[in-house]
Amino acid sequence: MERIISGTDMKKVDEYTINEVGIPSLVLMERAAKSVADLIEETTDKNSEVIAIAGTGNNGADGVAVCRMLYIDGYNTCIYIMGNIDKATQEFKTQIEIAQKVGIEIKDASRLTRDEMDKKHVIVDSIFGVGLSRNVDGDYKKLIEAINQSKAKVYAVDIPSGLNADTGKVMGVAVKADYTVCFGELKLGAVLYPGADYCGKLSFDNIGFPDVSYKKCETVYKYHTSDDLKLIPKRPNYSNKGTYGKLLVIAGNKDITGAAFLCAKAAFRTGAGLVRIFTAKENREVIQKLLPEAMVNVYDTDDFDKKALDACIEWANVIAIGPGIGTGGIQKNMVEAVLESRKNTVIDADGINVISQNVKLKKMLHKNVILTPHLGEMARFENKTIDEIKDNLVKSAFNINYMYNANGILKDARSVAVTQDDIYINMTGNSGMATAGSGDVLTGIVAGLLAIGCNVENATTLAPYIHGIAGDLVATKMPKASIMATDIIEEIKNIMPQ
Ligand SMILES: NC(=O)C1=CN([C@@H]2O[C@H](COP(=O)(O)OP(=O)(O)OC[C@H]3O[C@@H](n4cnc5c(N)ncnc54)[C@H](O)[C@@H]3O)[C@@H](O)[C@H]2O)[C@@H](O)CC1
Ligand SMILES: Nc1ncnc2c1ncn2[C@@H]1O[C@H](COP(=O)(O)OP(=O)(O)O)[C@@H](O)[C@H]1O
Ligand SMILES: [K+]
Repeated sequence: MERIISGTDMKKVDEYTINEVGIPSLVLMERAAKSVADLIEETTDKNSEVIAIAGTGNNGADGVAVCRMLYIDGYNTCIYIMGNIDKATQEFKTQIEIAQKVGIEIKDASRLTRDEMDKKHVIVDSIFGVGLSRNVDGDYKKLIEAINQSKAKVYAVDIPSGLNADTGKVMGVAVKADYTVCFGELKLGAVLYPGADYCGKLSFDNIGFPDVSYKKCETVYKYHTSDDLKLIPKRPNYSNKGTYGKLLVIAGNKDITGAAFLCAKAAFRTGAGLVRIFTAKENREVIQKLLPEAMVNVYDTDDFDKKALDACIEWANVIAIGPGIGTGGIQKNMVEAVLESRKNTVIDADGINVISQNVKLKKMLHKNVILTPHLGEMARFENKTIDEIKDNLVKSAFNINYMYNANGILKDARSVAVTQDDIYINMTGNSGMATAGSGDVLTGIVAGLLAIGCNVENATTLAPYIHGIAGDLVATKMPKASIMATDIIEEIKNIMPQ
């Protein structure tokens, strides 16, 4: 697990470290600059001409220090200052004095032309960091546009200039970097879209902030790394299929067959011991052919037998409900019966749509429920527009827990998983996963994790991580355009622990 911090919180970490812990600002800066200088040395040859384009805040001070380090190591460097040096931070003035004494040429960035930039190989973007406080316009805007048109390789210091470090929004215009090194932790604004698209290869360097400095943060976001796969429960030798859960998948209706199959198969590949599918009678034959491992119970849409459903719910210890079920009266009764059971439950797609239309069902949500809406479903659930959800991705996901005491995975290019303890941002996956049925596979993974004994919190945060790695593994074998949901399922077996 690693942390992700908003720009606003990172400023608090900075302040606490400098003022309370007592690590001097220039010491942190030296390490920050060193990590960018090292990256440039690793990824360019020594004949490269490097320029730092520096604002007059501490981000600019970092950039000046990067240039000085490269100069000392034999690079041909030059510093271009953007802004009024009289209003510069003390650290910036200090870094400029040092650079001057070392012998580096210092120029005015407002005169820097595209032609001149093209002659350079590397641009160190240090115009704005987490201190960006308003939209970028005027000469700053022109400068950033010129950087984006130039042929030079761009290294962003802390965050590409112009990105909102809290939200990932582009504040008018933003630098398109080839590399970004965040200081402390990954910045939320570098991880969320559209910001993520501006960062190029993204990395972070702690630069010496102690853990104690993070206690002032309002929210510490997290993301999973491969180490966290150890949270998946081990399979004891002395076990049988009952040990790995009795999963009831309520999916599909008389017009939709695939959803139940995809969800159930993904759950099997994740390790579920027993899977029973409850679906419309029209689906029985095809599901039995596609997935003979699953048990199948069916209902008649025109003559719904609630007792059969109740028996299935009684049998199960984990339930996944929603993919392709439809949103009529029968479906409302199904969701209600499932919620009444208070068992570990994943609710997706139409299951969420049914709840969105029904205040009583919303009130029945509980702490063992994991909702997995995509943006459209979340918009209906919160009675907002998709744009409103997109603009407040993290907050919308957070509301699933805050308002309804449930867990949630708000699915997007960066899915946000929320439990009562944590907010995880998923860093795996790719655009090839934007394909029909991909969400049904995720539902199956969540349910499978619950079935094998993951607690609700770990299932909520690990499922999008595993789903994304599966998608990334598929992408190593075929173009993203060709990826189908069934391909994603087949990679789950390459991720699960032996
Ligand atoms: N000692 C520290 O405090 C450390 C700071 N660090 C660096 O410092 C950065 C933060 O420094 P600052 O807080 O000085 O802020 P920045 O350097 O990010 O930017 C602030 C400056 O930009 C101006 N500004 C903001 N929005 C503008 C706009 N739209 N148009 C024109 N000017 C605008 C402000 O008036 C101010 O002069 C971090 O991102 C990081 O790179 C790191 O070196 C780590 C240690
Ligand atoms: N650009 C992307 N990058 C990473 N993951 C993506 C991207 N687009 C979609 N996904 C993932 O694919 C899944 C799509 O789910 P969903 O929209 O419910 O599909 P469906 O309803 O067709 O099953 C989600 O888990 C989402 O996070
Ligand atoms: K920057």
